[in-house]
Amino acid sequence: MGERAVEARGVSHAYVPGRPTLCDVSLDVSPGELVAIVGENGSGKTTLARHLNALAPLQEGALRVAGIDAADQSRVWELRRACGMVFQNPENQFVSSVVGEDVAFGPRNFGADEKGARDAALSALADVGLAGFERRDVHALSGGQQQRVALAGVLACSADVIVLDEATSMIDPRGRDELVRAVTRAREERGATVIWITHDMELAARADRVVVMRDGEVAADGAPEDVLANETLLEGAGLEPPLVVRAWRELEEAGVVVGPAPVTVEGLVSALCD
Ligand SMILES: Nc1ncnc2c1ncn2[C@@H]1O[C@H](COP(=O)(O)OP(=O)(O)OP(=O)(O)O)[C@@H](O)[C@H]1O
Repeated sequence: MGERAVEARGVSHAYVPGRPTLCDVSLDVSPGELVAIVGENGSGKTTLARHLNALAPLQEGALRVAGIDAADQSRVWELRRACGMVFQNPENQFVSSVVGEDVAFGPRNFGADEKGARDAALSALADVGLAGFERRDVHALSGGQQQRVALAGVLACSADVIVLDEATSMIDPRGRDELVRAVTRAREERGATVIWITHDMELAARADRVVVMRDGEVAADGAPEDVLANETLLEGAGLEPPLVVRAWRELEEAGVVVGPAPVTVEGLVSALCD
């Protein structure tokens, strides 16, 4: 994919006329990038995500995802294959109550034969740490396991762009690590682009870029070290900096450290030890 994975220009949207939920959003994401989108409740993150695979119709502006014009009705299914979503409540996403069937649905729907769809499903389930779960009832799984099944469904379709919307909200630390690993593998092995909508600032700190949404607008878009160490910006958007930044400020006040705040534990260790 030579062109940008996501190219949004002046996207605006209102569920209720006169009450905009997205205002003039412009965003570029390069193939293979991991972009975290943060913002307080109601800032428009999910609405933006829903535009990326045409779940929300484009009202104003221009949007291309994986080279496909999101306004082109004739390419909606192509777009949904290219851009897969994992939502906060994946239960609503499942088409079959049997895990393996659900994960195989996408590839089968997009033209794979029985064996191809089954192999893709088994491989994707292994990728998310759910090997052996293919006969399980999806509704009998925990919320975190369900999110991983939903991710497997996206991986099985070889989506170019993976959008996770609060997908770690119901996951325990081990499940979260498995999700992060599966997403990392998809990036490394297939060059997948990942857009991760999250309230987890520690997760955002590990992204290539962080986009801050505020009242439907992009309030900031930059490297994690620039965005997440800017307390004024974050406070204005109703957010708190990562714990590492808060710890750094305390150390700064105590005269122990000077210089720009690191945003990850690894950054903190190297700032203290190097
Ligand atoms: N289907 C809908 N009809 C009307 N208003 C909606 C609808 N969906 C969302 N909204 C409103 O649009 C605004 C943005 O919502 P959105 O879900 O995009 O925010 P968000 O940043 O994802 O929030 P959260 O962090 O709570 O998931 C909110 O004010 C919300 O109430």
